[in-house]
Amino acid sequence: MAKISSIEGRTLYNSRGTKTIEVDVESEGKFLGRVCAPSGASVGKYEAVSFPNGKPEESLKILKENANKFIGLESSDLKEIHNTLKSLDDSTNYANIGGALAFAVTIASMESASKASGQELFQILSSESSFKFPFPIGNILGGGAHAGPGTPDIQEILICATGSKTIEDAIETNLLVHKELRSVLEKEDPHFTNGRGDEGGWAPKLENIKALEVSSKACENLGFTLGKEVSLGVDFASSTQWNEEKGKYVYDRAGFENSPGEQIDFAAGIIEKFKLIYAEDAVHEEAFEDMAELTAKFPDTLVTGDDLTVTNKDILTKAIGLKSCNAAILKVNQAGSLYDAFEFASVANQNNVKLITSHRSGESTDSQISHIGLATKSKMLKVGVVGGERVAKLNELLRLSEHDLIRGMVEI
Ligand SMILES: O=C(O)[C@@H](CO)OP(=O)(O)O
Ligand SMILES: [Mg+2]
Repeated sequence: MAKISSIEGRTLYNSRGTKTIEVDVESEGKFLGRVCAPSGASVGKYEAVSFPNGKPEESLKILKENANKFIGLESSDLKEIHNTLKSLDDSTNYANIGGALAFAVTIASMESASKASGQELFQILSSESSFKFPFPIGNILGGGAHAGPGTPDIQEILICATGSKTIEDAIETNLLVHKELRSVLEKEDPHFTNGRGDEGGWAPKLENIKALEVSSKACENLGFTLGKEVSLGVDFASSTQWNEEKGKYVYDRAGFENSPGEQIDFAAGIIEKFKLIYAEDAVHEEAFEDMAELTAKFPDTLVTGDDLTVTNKDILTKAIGLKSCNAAILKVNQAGSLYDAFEFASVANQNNVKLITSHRSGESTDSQISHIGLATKSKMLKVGVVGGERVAKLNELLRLSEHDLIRGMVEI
């Protein structure tokens, strides 16, 4: 057991060059936990607010003024640290102190506690004594809010080496497909500049279906069969297309509009044609019944809520009641504190909703989410394929593969 001896923060930048905060929590004057808060570009309506009035400095001011409330607490006592944060913020969405502060303080405290105890972070986040690796899933092609004009409207085409037996092979296979896709794109378009989106996926000027076709071509060129060695996933991020006034999904770049019914057919067509293992936010964030249709239709695909469920246990409970999804994204900063995110994870795990622990498009080079994915028994870890801030999470998994307590891959 170690007590928090100091807590302080600073502003710095995420991978998109946007200002964010980093928090240092020290226990016993020497065990440092250091965490930088990420941020999203496609943000769910019901996510925690990142910073009060959008200002990282305001979160830091609050931390400075209240640092003494944390000093002396056990750094491993997640609940007490969470309660202390909540005592500073009576809103439901961290509007007063900022979800980024709750994120950074709780995870940094646990990291400090893990160092004090001489254990890995994933161990002190879980009461289990054996662990399996989640499958890494990552962006090979980007569009939507993560890439520029002319790219697909859908936000992410993802690769997951579902046939891999080891974490090393799973990571390497994803990298191979990412690389091969570059060659396919260069052949397809001699003017392709090798530009990439926010999460490291290639950002070519292609419409949605063509983008999926070239992605599956890359897999085939490597001798892989979709649904066997590798599988594709899509984050439709459909709230980006949803136009409330029109009551339609507007695909600006491809130049068409879908009614809610047409959107279900559009997504179903893609899931079938490309044998998707993973389909995220195929309809907008409030279309719980439409998601339920897809969930009923595709029991073998992870029909996943992200903007739909926003790592909020009450919203997840609603989604479970309506059978809206069989999988859900866990992004700690959508919830706010790590304690909130773990409450969400236990509702998911108790109700057979498969968890996918995920990065944000604006990331840091931290790698604690690799541990959080293990501790929450996530089926997948959505952290990208390339880019320093993405590879940091994958490299942490490779380091962890040396650990005795982690054996093999989860069953999806
Ligand atoms: O929509 C998403 O799933 C995420 C991460 O891929 O993007 P953002 O962080 O921009 O919300
Ligand atoms: Mg998403």
